[in-house]
Amino acid sequence: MVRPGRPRVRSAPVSTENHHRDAHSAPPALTPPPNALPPVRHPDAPAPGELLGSHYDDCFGCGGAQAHGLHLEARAGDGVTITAEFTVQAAHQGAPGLAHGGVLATALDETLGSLNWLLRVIAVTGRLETDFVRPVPVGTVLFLQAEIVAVAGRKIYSRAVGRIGGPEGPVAVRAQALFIEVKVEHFTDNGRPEEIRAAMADPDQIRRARAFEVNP
Ligand SMILES: CCCCCCCC(=O)SCCNC(=O)CCNC(=O)[C@H](O)C(C)(C)COP(=O)(O)OP(=O)(O)OC[C@H]1O[C@@H](n2cnc3c(N)ncnc32)[C@H](O)[C@@H]1OP(=O)(O)O
Repeated sequence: MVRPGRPRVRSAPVSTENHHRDAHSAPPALTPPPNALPPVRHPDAPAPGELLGSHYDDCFGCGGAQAHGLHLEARAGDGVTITAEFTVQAAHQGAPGLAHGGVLATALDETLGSLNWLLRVIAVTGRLETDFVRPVPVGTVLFLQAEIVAVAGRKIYSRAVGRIGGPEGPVAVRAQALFIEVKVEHFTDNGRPEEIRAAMADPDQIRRARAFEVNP
């Protein structure tokens, strides 16, 4: 039945331009400029294989205090790379029994964000482009791998994939991102005062610094 007063919309032809992009080509905003440099691992970065641990207990991506958070565990890799694991819980569903795409994008964002700790640079996500390649059922472990591709001034170019069925399994999601270096004032000037005050009052110096991902 057609409801009265409800216009019937015909869909316009959709450009297929992006559909055939291969995994390693990036759209213009995510392509490092010619003056970009390879990333440099900070000498005090966690050793390859070391768990990074949560940077902030209330972080939805990695914090232990978020009951329905992702509790993502990231580990430093060689060079400027990270591996991470996240188990999809019932609270993360979009369709019955399947992970919500936004939650998967969050897992990619968190993993990519962790990379900046290896540079010891504070940075926030400016742009995140995600390809959803395969559905991810509840109960699945998503095995993530991320790397920084290049750095140009404050701009950090990175990419990540998430595999299912094992660390070498088929790719379910992938992303390309641009993180922008910021000063700690980005958080202290913009965050809600209650949480900023609580984070700044933490007597543990390392935890206080890592809440804002600042060099301790
Ligand atoms: C372990 C930690 C895990 C954490 C994982 C989670 C990470 C996150 O989700 S962070 C939260 C989400 N992100 C945010 O809230 C950021 C909100 N955005 C902002 O605050 C600002 O737009 C910000 C800081 C990104 C950029 O603003 P500003 O500092 O004024 O920089 P601006 O001068 O506009 O841009 C700097 C450069 O980046 C480029 N740029 C900025 N945003 C974008 C974008 N979205 N796309 C492409 N390029 C961009 C600009 O073109 C500019 O390039 P150039 O230097 O070549 O001219």
